[in-house]
Amino acid sequence: MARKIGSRYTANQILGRGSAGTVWLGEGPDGPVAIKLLREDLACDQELVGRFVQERTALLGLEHPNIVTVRDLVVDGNDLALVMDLVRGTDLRTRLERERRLAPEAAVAIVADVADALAAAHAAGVVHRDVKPENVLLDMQGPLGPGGAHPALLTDFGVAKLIDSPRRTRATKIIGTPDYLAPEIVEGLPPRAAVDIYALATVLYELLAGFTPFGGGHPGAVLRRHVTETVVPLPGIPEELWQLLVQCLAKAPASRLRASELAARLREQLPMLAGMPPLDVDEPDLSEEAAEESVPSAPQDEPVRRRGAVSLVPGAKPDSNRDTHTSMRVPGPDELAGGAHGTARVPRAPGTPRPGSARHKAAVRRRRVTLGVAGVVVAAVVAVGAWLASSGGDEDRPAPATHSTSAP
Ligand SMILES: Nc1ncnc2c1ncn2[C@@H]1O[C@H](COP(=O)(O)OP(=O)(O)OP(=O)(O)O)[C@@H](O)[C@H]1O
Repeated sequence: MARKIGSRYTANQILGRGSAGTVWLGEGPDGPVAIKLLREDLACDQELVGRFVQERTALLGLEHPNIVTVRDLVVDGNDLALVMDLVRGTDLRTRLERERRLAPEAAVAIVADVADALAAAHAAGVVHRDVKPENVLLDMQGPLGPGGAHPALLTDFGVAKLIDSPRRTRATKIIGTPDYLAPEIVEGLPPRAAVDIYALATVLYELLAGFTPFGGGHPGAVLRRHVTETVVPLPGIPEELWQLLVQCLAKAPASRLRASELAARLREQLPMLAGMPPLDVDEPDLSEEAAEESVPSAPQDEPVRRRGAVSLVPGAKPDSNRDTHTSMRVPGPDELAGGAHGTARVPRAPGTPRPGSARHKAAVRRRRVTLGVAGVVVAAVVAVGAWLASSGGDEDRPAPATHSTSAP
């Protein structure tokens, strides 16, 4: 099972898989490492290998306690690998799937760590471009912070940029994960630091709510919502925290906070969030129309998925079962203008069942029975009224129509 990577590293055991490759637990001259071995078709791409080498200095230069440091880049035959610090723990997606929603204190502490990581990267001129829970690792061996949160480290720096070569994506294509894409990317502008802030605010919303503000349904619909819809408030969220989220989810990149300011403002709020339970927000209604809605020219062969995503690179099949990236055409202005009705998901009131669920079907059946009984009562009242009117002898008044409303 073990395999040599270059002359200095051995990959021993698979830790996980993503759309760009497989991450291995490995051994290097200085001890254990994580080795991200890029997919063979990427490794065979000469242009990508060139960029890989070009990006070397920027990638290797990023050192910060909240960044998973890239120690080495290996180009060896058909192998293209990033050698990283090994983080013993889990990723934030796994934690979120397990807990569904995080207590605000823990969520804010984790996001503040990631904001610190972004502040360091942005200061070095590096934009991450793919901030999402999958790329935040929680170091279970690190000290416990506010809300019992372990230190959070941002990983996968530069990978989106490496793969986003002009030939692979062309000027009109978008690379990224639909739920976290800033509106200016959807509109075809070059990604600057503010796209990371938007993505991180989306992650914070997701940690608090259990769902992203504009996700759900076809990737085309998700992209359009980023541009046209406003974020729906979360019930019970402290006002100051909400204002921070709204500011960082602003459509105009210049209105968003910078990473260092975001980290500081989040940390200021930690004391007042101490002990607060997770927000009581239920999964939002996602009508079938919204789920089926699509930007008209989006690729027809892409299936509609709960978390809109296709592979990072056209033709690639991620071997992880998580949906991650999309690569699709930048929608035109007409498509972005969208229909008359918004599709942003409104959080359901706590206790309201999700459409299609067993609870929802039972509620529909109960409503039908209630309506049926009500229909019979209405019919009886109308009939009695008609009888009274006709027997009342008022000759000038037309006899009331006697129709009954029956339940469906
Ligand atoms: N430095 C690391 N130390 C320990 N585990 C890691 C490290 N980097 C990645 N992993 C684990 O390897 C798995 C795959 O990571 P990878 O970055 O390839 O995929 P991803 O981010 O989930 O998806 P994608 O590449 O499609 O964005 C993840 O589950 C992650 O927890």
